[in-house]
Amino acid sequence: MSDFEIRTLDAGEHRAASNLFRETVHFPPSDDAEWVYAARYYQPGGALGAFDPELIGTARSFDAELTVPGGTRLPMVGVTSVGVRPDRTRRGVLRALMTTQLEDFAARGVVFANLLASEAGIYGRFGYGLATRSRGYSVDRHRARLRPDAPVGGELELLDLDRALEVCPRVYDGLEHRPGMMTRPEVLWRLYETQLRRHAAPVKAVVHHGTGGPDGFAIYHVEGPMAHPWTKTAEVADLFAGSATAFAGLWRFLLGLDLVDRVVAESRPLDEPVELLLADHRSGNVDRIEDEHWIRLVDVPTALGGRAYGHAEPVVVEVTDPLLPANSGSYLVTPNGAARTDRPAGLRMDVTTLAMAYLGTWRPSALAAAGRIEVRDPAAPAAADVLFGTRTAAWSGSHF
Ligand SMILES: CC(=O)SCCNC(=O)CCNC(=O)[C@H](O)C(C)(C)COP(=O)(O)OP(=O)(O)OC[C@H]1O[C@@H](n2cnc3c(N)ncnc32)[C@H](O)[C@@H]1OP(=O)(O)O
Repeated sequence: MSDFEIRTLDAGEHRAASNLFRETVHFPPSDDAEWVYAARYYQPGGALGAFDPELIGTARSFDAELTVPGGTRLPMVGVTSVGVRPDRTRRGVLRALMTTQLEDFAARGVVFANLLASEAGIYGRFGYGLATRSRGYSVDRHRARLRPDAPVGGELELLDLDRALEVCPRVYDGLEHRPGMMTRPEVLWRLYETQLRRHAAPVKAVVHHGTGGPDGFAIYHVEGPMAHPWTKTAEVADLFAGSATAFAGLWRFLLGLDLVDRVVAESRPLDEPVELLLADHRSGNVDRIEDEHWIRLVDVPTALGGRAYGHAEPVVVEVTDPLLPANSGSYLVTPNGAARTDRPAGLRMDVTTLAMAYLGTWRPSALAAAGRIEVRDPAAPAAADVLFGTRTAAWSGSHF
């Protein structure tokens, strides 16, 4: 390791850290107008810097809660804005930042760390496993018609961006969260505000009001020329629905926007049934399937003990975690919960692989077939598939 020091940044250093991170991902620095919003995206005390003595690397985190299978919300941190100056890479700066973060998270009682990875090869070595996936979906608006039996009801209200930033966070907080969804702290909404204000086209929100009050919203903007041939695309930045009526109502609204050819919704849940609403399901298309959140089980006993499980024979899972060795050991996973055990293991895996199975995204039998889980008991993979399986696909929908 070279000579450098890692320490927490004070607020006066956040802009330099932001500029450094943006340089590492080949973005220009924020201008003064954008920094007014972007500065508020830094949680006080949540940014680290590496110095040699200049600032050469940075990583940031903010506090939130993650919904696990069964609906419990447990403490998590979102890890973001990780970058090392291009002339100081591959000398251990990221490793030092990651290690410092993880030790701090463990000491603070954080259960999960989540991130979105710029490259798939970076974070597995630090115990982060790909735990949610998403799909990009688009609909040809001219061809699309909702089926006559698509749910109808409620009222829609159109908001401009300022009002949306007041209303949508409250609606989001009131919705039931599927596994993988996180609470959205103020700092995260500030990030979205920064991103949404960059669009030249007006950003709008439509809120669905059901019988019990607001139960869904979509935030969107329409991009395309203001002249012939008016080829315009509605890009959906956010869409959450707490009922079938809200879901159908929001899509009915989007597909009814005049002068729009395509409605594009990126990073949607894999099991979101948009095509089932359409009379001709080929008017919609899955454009891509992508990585979404990588999660790190910082506190394995609390994470395993905090989620619900399916009904199958119990399985003993042995976990190895070289970076946070307190997590290493065997856990008895049953339909009623999970706890440490000294019984012999049926499955052995590292903490990265456990993260991939934890929210139900990857079946243990598939991970075993790929060589990522060592099988000691031949009956264990099938039982673990049921224990770790979830009714809905894990998905976050919150990106940072
Ligand atoms: C959550 C987010 O913010 S995602 C954004 C991440 N940032 C970027 O992609 C910006 C551009 N890249 C960078 O800034 C840097 O190259 C980083 C942050 C990815 C890596 O920083 P470095 O200081 O070079 O990493 P460091 O030297 O500590 O390497 C640690 C390990 O990761 C490996 N590694 C580093 N970068 C990569 C990579 N891009 N792909 C695969 N492996 C990598 C190293 O080989 C090393 O492996 P080892 O432990 O087996 O020896």
